[in-house]
Formats: sequence, structure tokens, C-alpha cells
Amino acid sequence: MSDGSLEKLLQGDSHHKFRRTPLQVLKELLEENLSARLLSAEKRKQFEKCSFLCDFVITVWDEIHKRCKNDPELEEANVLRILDQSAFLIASFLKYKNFEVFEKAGPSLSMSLRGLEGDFLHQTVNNIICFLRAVGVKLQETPEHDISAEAIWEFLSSASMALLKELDGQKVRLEYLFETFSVRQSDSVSEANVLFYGILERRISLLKKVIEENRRKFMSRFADLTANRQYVSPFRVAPEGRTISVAFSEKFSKNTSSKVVAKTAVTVMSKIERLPYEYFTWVPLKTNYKVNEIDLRNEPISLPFLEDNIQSEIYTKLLKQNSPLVESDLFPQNANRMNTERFSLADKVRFDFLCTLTLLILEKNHSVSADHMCTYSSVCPETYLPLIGTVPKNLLPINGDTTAEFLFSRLFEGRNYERPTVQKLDSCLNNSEQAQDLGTVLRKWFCRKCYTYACGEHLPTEVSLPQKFFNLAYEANATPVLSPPCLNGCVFNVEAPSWYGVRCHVWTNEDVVAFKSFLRVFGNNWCDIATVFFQKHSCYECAFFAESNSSFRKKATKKNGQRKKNQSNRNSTVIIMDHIHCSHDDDCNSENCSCKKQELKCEKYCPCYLLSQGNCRNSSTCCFCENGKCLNGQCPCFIENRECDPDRCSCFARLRKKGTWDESIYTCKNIGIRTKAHKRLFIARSDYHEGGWGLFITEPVEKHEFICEYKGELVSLDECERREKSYQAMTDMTFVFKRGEVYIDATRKGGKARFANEPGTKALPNCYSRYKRTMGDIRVGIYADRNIQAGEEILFKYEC
Ligand SMILES: C[S@@+](CC[C@H](N)C(=O)[O-])C[C@H]1O[C@@H](n2cnc3c(N)ncnc32)[C@H](O)[C@@H]1O
Repeated sequence: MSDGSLEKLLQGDSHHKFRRTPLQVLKELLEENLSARLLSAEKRKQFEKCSFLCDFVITVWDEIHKRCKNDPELEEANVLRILDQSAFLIASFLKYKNFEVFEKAGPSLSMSLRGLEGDFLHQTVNNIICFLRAVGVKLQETPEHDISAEAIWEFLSSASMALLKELDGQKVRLEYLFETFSVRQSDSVSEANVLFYGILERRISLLKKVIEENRRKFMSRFADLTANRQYVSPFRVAPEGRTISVAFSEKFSKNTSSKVVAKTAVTVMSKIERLPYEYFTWVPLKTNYKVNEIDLRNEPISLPFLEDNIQSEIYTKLLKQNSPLVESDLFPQNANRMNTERFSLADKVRFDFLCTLTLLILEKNHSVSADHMCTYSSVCPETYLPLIGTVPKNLLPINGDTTAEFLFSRLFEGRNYERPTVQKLDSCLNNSEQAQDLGTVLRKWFCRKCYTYACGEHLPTEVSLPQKFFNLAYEANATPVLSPPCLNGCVFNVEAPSWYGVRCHVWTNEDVVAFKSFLRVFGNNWCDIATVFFQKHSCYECAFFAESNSSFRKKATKKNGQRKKNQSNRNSTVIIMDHIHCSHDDDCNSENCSCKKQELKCEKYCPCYLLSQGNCRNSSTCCFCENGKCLNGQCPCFIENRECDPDRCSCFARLRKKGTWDESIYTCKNIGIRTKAHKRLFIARSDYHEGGWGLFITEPVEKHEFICEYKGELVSLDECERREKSYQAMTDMTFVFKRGEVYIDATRKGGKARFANEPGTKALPNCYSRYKRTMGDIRVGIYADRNIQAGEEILFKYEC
């Protein structure tokens, strides 16, 4: 025993909380367990009569005591667990003996409901029997107080038979038996032996209910589970539609021979195939995944499917895990490719710079305290730090705390950056002109969508670092001064421009933005750029990247007139799915406003909207509809394919109760994607796609109600076409959603909507897809086209 507490317990140590003799403790423990967990007050008397029970447990306890002395590792917790298990078993036994003690089941029962009782009870039975035999307890002393192995097993068998009766003559999926009874496959095709360790009536009815009510879901889940099992698939021996005999055998341990105690006949229903391998390689997404196409350009043309690299333990994890996997689970080696990566070196450099800058600006406009923690009473309009009332509540300063430190902590939540040093600040303060220019930068770096700086998700449209700030502005520097080769592999040592064969390190969005800035500072002095990247990207890579990217190529000076040879002829498609706020604060026109240039509306996080207090003339629509009216042509948001915005619309999207959403009054139906208000769905064999899977709904919905979002990887048209070619070579199925300028590929990553089928010629669609602008971004929702009943398959036309 590790801390000696059991020893103390047994010896009645006065410091121990129990302060009783071991036997007293034991009795109390048992009584506590049995009475509190399993016995109702009325039945307690019956229990008290069971003196044999206490004798039995005391014998066990003695044995434990003896073992504890010899086994210093045995902890009190383990001992108590054994007792707890014994108590459970004894209670089961009492139940069998018509002591109706199962009023209140404890965790053991819930464990058994989760399908663990097989191993659990089997182990417990064995433990107890071993104990009894080891301590020489004579079994079957009297019929009345029969606690023999046989008696215990008899109890279990009778429960088996109870289930058997329930099942007799019914249609059952073999998977069900397999799961419920730990079916052992027999050699005989017509018979499957069932090794059954104990079943409770409650479980029988529960399982039956589940099966009846939710057969499809249940079965597809079993298919998942069984696929994960190690033993041979039972489906091979499941002759479809035939009646097979299922035998319940009694078997305690590997050493005892099994004896058939009962048989029944069940008809095997059509078998469920194991899910094809590729279904497990689909990564569930919570939200759309923005593909970094710059990375993809460095990828080989044929996109690998996940299964190419999938490892068995990851596969197992995928099957077991309810929560979605992230790609880094599947591709640990690619973890740094995720666009969630926020901690690049470039990021850190930039942040240091921003910290310095912010303090600088605050210092300019407000007083700076001795320790450089700036305090100010309102949010500074120059820096665009959040305006009160326009940011989510959780970002607002608590208790009026508007210190720079606090704002930093909110804005850079989760980031572990150092604060700027005094030296840095001092050097910056020397030049107030610099400070102003830095202010411009700061404005552009602040993402008003995420309310954070340099979020890495939403790039500013114009990241133009002011030339004044840097002495070496790239464009002004027509003939850049080239450094001598920096490293052995330096780009300037490479004779031929064979850059296209180079496989670069991954360029994150942040790297790209930083790269643009560095270009302005250092021109095409790739070695210097590589230095400021801390060699994350070598000079060779920088040169290659600039050369292969049209937007940089225009500016980059070709060394010795060398031209790019194999330029990709892929035109970059403008993806307007992600709205990026504009960066001006005056009236919108097509010159100054990037939203207007793209024929988009300004959103609430655009600076022009913020500064004009919502009076931006190019701002998006909001509505004033009555409750529930946002699903028809009278709602301007609905007409414009926008979801209602609780911050702006005056419909019921806006209603809140005590600052939190109250679902009962949260009745606007045009807000499903934003609030993730999808219906409960499940995947099962499709009635329309022969041999394929389909999406089913578990609850009734009304016409136009939101069902779920079609999630996946956001790609451009050219990337979409490239992928389709690759997929077509492997499968007939497509998971790419194409509509207008929206391209969502749910092949490798996506939501359940990827399983929704088309109605074909057999039926009419019951749903339709529609894209909606939500917080500026385009998202695709599936909506009911008519009232839909629970259990119906979701069908919508992919193209219309
Ligand atoms: C998005 S997937 C739908 C899920 C798919 N049923 C599965 O088993 O994974 C779309 C593909 O399913 C197939 N499909 C969808 N509706 C179908 C239908 N009515 N009849 C036949 N095949 C269909 C087509 O191959 C289509 O490319």
C-alpha cells in the first residue's frame, strides 16, 4: 500500500478518519454500498437478514487483508473497488434470489449499460470465486445461503434466458448480438455461440427500444464499432434472411468447458457492410477549412488521400473518438501546415513590433506611466482598439479596466509574448514621424473580424507598410544592393534558375504577409529576408517564392534577366467567400474602399462602419422583421442571402435575456449557420444511392428551416478543378459543392452534409442548398424545402 492508509485503517489508527476496527469498517462499507446504492428503505430489513452475506464478505476481506500485507502495492482505492464490485455482484445475486434490491443502480449498472458488463461481471465472478476457493470457503453449504459459483452463474444464465425469450423469433442483426453478447463466432455457418456474462432486464428493454426507434443509426454505429474490433467479422457467417440458432453457453473461465444453457432462433437481417475504408479518412470539421493555396502550389499535382498515410492507431482513434479529429492528428508530420498555426517566428517579430508601436501611439496621445503601462479612459480611435459597444461582451474591459495591459491580455489571449523592452520603446520614441506611420500599420493589422492583431486568418487587403518608415523601400529601390551569398545553399550561388524543383517550407499566411513587408524593406535581397525570417525560409526559398508568385514577381527584379520557366498557368481566382474588411475611415467609394471595389458590402467590423457609428453608406443590410418573418421575401436579409445579425437586425435574432441567448425566444430562423443550430442527423445506408450512404434526420422540421451547414475545404475554381481530376481517377463519387463562385470540397474534410444524396429520378428533393453571407463570409446551408418527418433521408439537388 503506497501511503499506508489501508494499514492504518486495518489497525484502527486513531488518526485515520474511520477510527474503527477493520471488521466494523468492512461491514459499514458494505452496508453503505449496498444500502445507499442498491437498497430501498423498505427492503433494508431483508438485507439485514442476510447474515451470510456479511460472513461472505468478511471472508473476502480477510483474504484481502492477508494479501495487502504481502503486497505493498495494493492501494486502498483498489481494495475498495474490489469491495464495490463485490457489492454489486452480491446485489445482483440478491435480486436473483428475489430480494428486490435494484431500486437504484449505481455506476456499475450504467457501466453495464454501456456494454461493459461482460468483462466486468466475468472478471468479478472469477475474482470472487477465486477468493472463496483460495480461502477455503465451502461452496453450496445450504441451498438457502447458496453462494456457489454455480449459483452465481445460474443467476447469470437465467438472465440470459430472459433475454433469449425476448429475442426468440425476432429479426435481429447479427451485429446486435455480436455487440450485446460478445458473440464468439462458431465454425458452423448456421450457429453462433454466444458467451453471455449477464444481462439485466433494464438493459434488454433499453436495447430493444433503441433498436426499434433508431435502427439505422444504431446499426451504422455498430458497423463502426465492429470495424474496430479485433476478432473476425461476424458477417461472414450471417446468412441474410435465414434463421439461425443462437446458443447461450455458460463459461466462467478459459479452463472450464462451456455448456449450452439455452438456445433460440433469430432471423438474421440483411447484413451491414463494414464502412469502406475511405469513410474513416474523412475528418469532421467544425467550421470551413480555408485552404492555403500557396502551399498547394508546392504540392505534387495528384493530391494524396488521407488513407495513403493513415496509421492504424490513428484509424482506431478516429473510430473511437466522438470529437472531431484535427488534421494534425492524422498528419503529425504536417502539423505545421495547419492554418491554425499562429506562433511562427515572423509572428513573434511582428508582435514585438506591434507592442512597441502600440505603446508608442498611446504615449503620443495619452500619458504613459513610469513602467510603460498606459492607462486611458476610452478606446483610442486612432488605434482602432475596440469601440465599446461594438465588440463582443467578453472582449469588453471588466470593471472599466482599460489599461493597455488589460487590452493586450484580451487581444492577444493565449499568446505568450514578451512585453516590449524599454530600449525598444526609447529608440522608437526618438522619432515621432515614425510613430505616425506605425499607427497606419497598426490600423491595418488589427483584424476587426477576430478582434485581434494579425489574426493570420483574415489578411488585410492592402498591407502597405509606409515607405517612410523603412529607409529601404523596395519599390523605390530599383537596383537593390545585393548581399554576398549568405549560406552554402544561398540562392545567389545557384547557377541555373532551377527554382521550380525546390520544395519549400510551408508558407503560412503570416509568413506571406511578413514577406510582403520584408520585400518593401529589403528589396530582392533574399539573404537579408532569410535572416529576418530567422532562416525559417532560406534565401533560396524566398527567391523561389517571390518568383513563383505573380503578385511578387511584378516587383521582383530578375537576377541577370533570368525569367521563370515553368510558370503555373493557373490564374488565381478571386475567392470572395471570405470577406476582408476595408481599411479606410472616410466615405466609401470605389477608390478607397476594397469592399466596394469587389462589389461587396461593408460589414460591421469595417473601420468606415465603426467610425461612422453604423452610418456607412456601403454597409450591409439589416432587417426589422417581426418574429419568425425572416424566412420570406419580405426580409431584406433573406432576399440578399444574408443571415440576420443579432448586433444589427431588429428581428428576433436580437432578443437576449440577461445578456445571454435564450433559446426559447431566440426565434429568428435566419441565423442557423451563425449559431450552429443544425438538426440532429445521422448517417446510414441510403435509400437512393444504391450501396452508398445517406444523411437522415432524427427530428421533424418545417419548410425553410435550417438543417445543417455544408462544410469542407474552401478552394478556388482552379484548385477545385485540379482536385476533381484527381478524385475522378479514384472514385465516381464527388463531394465537391459547386455553386456560383462557391467551391467547397468535403472529400477529405467536411461535415455530415457530405453524405447527403441527390433524389435522382425516384423522388423529389426535400431540401435545397443556399449560400448565405454570415459575418461577411459565404457559408452554405442546407434548408428544408418542405416539412420533413423524422427519419427521412435528406435529399437536395447538387446543382440548380
Ligand atoms: C456527396 S456524395 C453523397 C454520399 C454518398 N452517397 C456516400 O455514400 O458517401 C455524392 C455522390 O453520391 C452519389 N449519389 C448521390 N445521389 C445519388 C443518387 N440519387 N443515385 C445514385 N448515386 C447518388 C454520387 O456518386 C455522388 O457523386
